[in-house]
Amino acid sequence: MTQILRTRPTRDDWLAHPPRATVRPQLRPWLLDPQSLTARIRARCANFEVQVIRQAPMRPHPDEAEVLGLRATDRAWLREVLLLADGVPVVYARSVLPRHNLRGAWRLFHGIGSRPLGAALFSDPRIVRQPLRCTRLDTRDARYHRAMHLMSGQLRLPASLWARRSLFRLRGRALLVSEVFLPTILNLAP
Ligand SMILES: C=C(O[C@@H]1C=C(C(=O)O)C=C[C@H]1O)C(=O)O
Repeated sequence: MTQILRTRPTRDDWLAHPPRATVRPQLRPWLLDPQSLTARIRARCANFEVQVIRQAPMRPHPDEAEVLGLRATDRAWLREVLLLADGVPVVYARSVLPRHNLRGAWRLFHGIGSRPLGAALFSDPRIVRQPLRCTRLDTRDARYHRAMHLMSGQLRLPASLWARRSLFRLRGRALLVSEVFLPTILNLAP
């Protein structure tokens, strides 16, 4: 019998609060801080960089499509980046924008280049961040494998990585930003 692997995580695996038992105390502030992650990292290193891995129309992961109200076959604009603190990758981030939202002020998404998306998101008072959710990604999730691929030869990853995500809304149009914390984030002050 073909075992159908459940796509991990589903919407209900993204938690409002990281469980105390399984999240290292030093990681909790990173998972919970509702302010800009860019600003938080910048305050803890001398040189912050955004390394753009990919920015292209792609089919989102099923749980991303679900939270964006997209059909499984819909394509959206995907931006994948690594956030580097003093040259060391500390976060793998994915931002997904439904193509029909790529109008009006979300046009910023197109031309942002290697400038941090967060700088634009947190400077526009019209953009509202919805509550953060977090989950633990493991080998059952493609995003874990993507992070492993991006870090291959640079960094050995643990069996699971904590990630957080939230929607940013502008005039009702949503952008989904997900941030996967690499173990190197713990080298920065909490
Ligand atoms: C949402 C933010 O933007 C950060 C920068 C990103 C980018 O440049 O693509 C993506 C995710 C974030 O970690 C933030 O700074 O909080």
